[in-house]
Amino acid sequence: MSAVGPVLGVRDLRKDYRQRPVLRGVSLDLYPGQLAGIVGENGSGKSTLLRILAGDLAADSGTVERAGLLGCCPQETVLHQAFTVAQHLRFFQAAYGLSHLTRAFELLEQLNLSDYRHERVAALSGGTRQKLNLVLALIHDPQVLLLDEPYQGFDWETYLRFWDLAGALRDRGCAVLVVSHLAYDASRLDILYRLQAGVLRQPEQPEPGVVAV
Ligand SMILES: Nc1ncnc2c1ncn2[C@@H]1O[C@H](COP(=O)(O)OP(=O)(O)OP(=O)(O)O)[C@@H](O)[C@H]1O
Repeated sequence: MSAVGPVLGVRDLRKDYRQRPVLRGVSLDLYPGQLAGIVGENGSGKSTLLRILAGDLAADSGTVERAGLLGCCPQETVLHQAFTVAQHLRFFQAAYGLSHLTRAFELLEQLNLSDYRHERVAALSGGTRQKLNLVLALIHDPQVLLLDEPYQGFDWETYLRFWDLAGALRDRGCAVLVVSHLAYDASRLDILYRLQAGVLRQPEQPEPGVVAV
């Protein structure tokens, strides 16, 4: 696959909720410059897996090894209604210890968000909030990026922009993992997994085109 080692190495993750198994032995390697997807039905455990990978939730057993800066776009937006887009950027700039917001402004442009800089989140549409949620996961230029349903609420043009951005991040050497219950255009991905019955399965021969879940 790659001469470089994985930036995310996951071995035999298991997680039960009240004795009900959700993850039954998930293993995965993610490499720099790899764009990977995980699809699975509602309730199959995708968010549980992503939260464990992000260090937000403890697994019952198994290991997660990560190298490099992490960026994470959770399913629930991490926004405050009363703050503007620009205030969110400054808040995350301080949290990440960034000296400037050049990359953030570049991302706003790419997602057509620049005109909303001085709008409060309360006044933004759902899709626009999701764009901001995505930008906040990216402004510190992470090496590993975990995206949970990142394009929910996006219109078609923004959906396409999202995939352009994901491809550009891959080309910068970022390892990108996109999780969704929706069908994927599998041809955009380097690798596609299906989370089913608590384990990741790799389709034997990924077909180009849309893969239905
Ligand atoms: N805190 C919790 N306590 C108990 N059960 C939980 C908890 N969180 C999730 N579950 C259950 O674990 C299973 C997996 O949930 P999870 O949110 O990981 O699935 P998902 O694949 O992300 O679903 P969706 O596509 O609907 O977002 C579901 O049956 C859910 O009800």
